[in-house]
Amino acid sequence: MSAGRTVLSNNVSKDRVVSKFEQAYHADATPYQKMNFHPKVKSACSENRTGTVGLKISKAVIVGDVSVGKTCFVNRFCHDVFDRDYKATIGVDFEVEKFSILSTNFTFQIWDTAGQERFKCIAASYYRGANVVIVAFDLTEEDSLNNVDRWMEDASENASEPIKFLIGNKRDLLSDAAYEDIESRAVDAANRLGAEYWAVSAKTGENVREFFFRAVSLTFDSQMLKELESTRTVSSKQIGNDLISLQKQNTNLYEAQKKKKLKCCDTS
Ligand SMILES: Nc1nc2c(ncn2[C@@H]2O[C@H](COP(=O)(O)OP(=O)(O)OP(=O)(O)O)[C@@H](O)[C@H]2O)c(=O)[nH]1
Ligand SMILES: [Mg+2]
Repeated sequence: MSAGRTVLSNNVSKDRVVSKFEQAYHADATPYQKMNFHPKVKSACSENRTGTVGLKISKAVIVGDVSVGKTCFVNRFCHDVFDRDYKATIGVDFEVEKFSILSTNFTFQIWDTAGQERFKCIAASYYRGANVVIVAFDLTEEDSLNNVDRWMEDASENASEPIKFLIGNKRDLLSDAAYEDIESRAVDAANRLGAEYWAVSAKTGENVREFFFRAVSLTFDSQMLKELESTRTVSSKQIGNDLISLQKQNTNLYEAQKKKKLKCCDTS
């Protein structure tokens, strides 16, 4: 967490409070059509029934070619800084952001991986169990867009039904006309990958906060729903088991009564 942030009593920074569901950047480039938190999630949060719900943690990995701006993008969000000098990520870096979503504490881990081929093995060992996969490319480098399929395939392989994003970074370097040209290709790529597309700039901060709030809202909603559903299944299973044992008890009682009666008859 950056120094100087106002921290609330629940240990969450004031600018990490999520009360509205951030919308997609491009309506035609998202598989996630929900416009709001699920009613079940909302009511569980408002009635404070989330105490038993999981660890309330989400793991995100960001992957993509060398120098597309992954580290700058993460640093813009987590520390509100931008570094013009390129410093290659060695293996993997890690950030933790604490959110308060609908008044529920939620931890978002961000694993920033290296794009350099020689670190691929180390970086790939951190993909496992990711809830969110972010594939980044450089809007000014066509090759980096051509490689997004491979990155998505590798990163999603061992993830658990992740929420997928495609991020085009360095928007500040393009005129509107030049951007429009690449946008249609980016939208096609996002739809092909089943990912939601965002154009951002780590340098100016354009859409960075909006993106992270969107990502965290989607993963929170989907994880909470899954957990609420599994708690319900467990309790209905438990009720089922209780009923069976009650029936068994009744049968045993009936058998005992029968035996008792028989004994009575025998003695008479
Ligand atoms: N103009 C501009 N430059 C950017 C932006 N984001 C990153 N850069 C520059 O791009 C270069 C690479 O940025 P990094 O964030 O280190 O790239 P990376 O994807 O983490 O690279 P690896 O760690 O090697 O995979 C740096 O010189 C940054 O200053 C941006 O939004 N706009
Ligand atoms: Mg990096």
